[in-house]
Amino acid sequence: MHLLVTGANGQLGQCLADQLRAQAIPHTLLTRQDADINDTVVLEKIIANNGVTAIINAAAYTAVDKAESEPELAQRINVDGPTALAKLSARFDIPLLHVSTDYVFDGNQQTPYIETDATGPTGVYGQTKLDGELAIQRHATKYIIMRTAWVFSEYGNNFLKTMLRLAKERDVLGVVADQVGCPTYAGDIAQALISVARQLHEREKQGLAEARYGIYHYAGDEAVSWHGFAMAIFEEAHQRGALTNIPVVNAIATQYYPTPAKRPVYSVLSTVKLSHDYGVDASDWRAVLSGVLLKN
Ligand SMILES: NC(=O)C1=CN([C@@H]2O[C@H](COP(=O)(O)OP(=O)(O)OC[C@H]3O[C@@H](n4cnc5c(N)ncnc54)[C@H](OP(=O)(O)O)[C@@H]3O)[C@@H](O)[C@H]2O)C=CC1
Ligand SMILES: Cc1cn([C@H]2C[C@H](O)[C@@H](COP(=O)(O)OP(=O)(O)O[C@H]3O[C@@H](C)C(=O)[C@@H](O)[C@H]3O)O2)c(=O)[nH]c1=O
Repeated sequence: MHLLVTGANGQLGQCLADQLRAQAIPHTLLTRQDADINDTVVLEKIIANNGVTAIINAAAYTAVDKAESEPELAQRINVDGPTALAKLSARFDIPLLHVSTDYVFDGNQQTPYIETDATGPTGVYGQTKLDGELAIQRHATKYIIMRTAWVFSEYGNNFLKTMLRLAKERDVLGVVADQVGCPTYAGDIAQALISVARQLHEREKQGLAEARYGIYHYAGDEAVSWHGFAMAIFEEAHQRGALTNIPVVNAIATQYYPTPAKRPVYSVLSTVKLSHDYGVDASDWRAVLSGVLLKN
């Protein structure tokens, strides 16, 4: 097995790199500087020269609000890039493991979303991620589209880091309490992707033609509002001595925190299918919080 990871400088990419090294799995890491995911010619050479057996695409345009004013760039990275990778996956007959988002849903449901539920993105980011999913389904046959949500880690930019920064700058914060989802640790997503890649590889070697490809949901095991997530972060940070004073965190309605992009009100993902097909359990995000805070 030799895994090619794109987006290696992102928060998921760095967690993948850590775990591939720790598990001594042969791999090639590509940052945007190494190779743009749209650069088919360069990627073709890398795949052939390294004997790549699967691609994990952790590259993406993830600036939800900025996407509203940069739709072309978001389209290039979230749709054209995955299209190019899907075509390479088909040409080399190797699986493509791609990561997508809970923001493909409109949020009008009141029970956890399963993989076959109707999509309906509320903003440009979600729309481009959905279009990327559709392009992969059109151009590749051996694909895993892993939708995840509310990703946090010790790396990059994420809600946890924003909250810790704001807590140092202000005594009072307002955080929306009427948007509900599942925080997910990027290290757990990395582990889930590697486990799926490994199982696909084994099944392929054994000639099991019905390898389980398709869309899968992977997210945290407990749903909360952004306000609830902020409180969990502050309480854990305070307990670990990483934060002296917990700010006052007012629970506010979405209308009092206006943003360029509309976000789904409810985007809880059911992880039952992944657990059934691959034996991968949901991310126990509360359990890993303290470890992540200690690395900050
Ligand atoms: N963050 C979240 O809360 C969530 C993320 N997801 C999905 O998970 C995946 C990983 O997200 P995350 O790790 O947070 O994302 P990041 O924004 O942290 O990382 C994305 C990486 O992609 C790289 N990249 C951007 N454009 C290109 C390109 N054209 N060619 C090659 N590389 C490129 C970026 O490079 P550079 O560093 O140079 O900018 C960056 O390192 C994405 O598919 C995202 O949509 C899903 C749900 C929630
Ligand atoms: C900073 C801040 C945000 N908020 C709100 C705004 C928004 O509704 C919510 C989350 O804010 P953020 O902008 O940090 O998170 P956002 O960029 O919307 O996070 C999303 O990123 C993409 C990539 C995904 O795929 C999603 O799953 C999700 O994780 O919290 C407050 O209410 N108060 C605050 O002080």
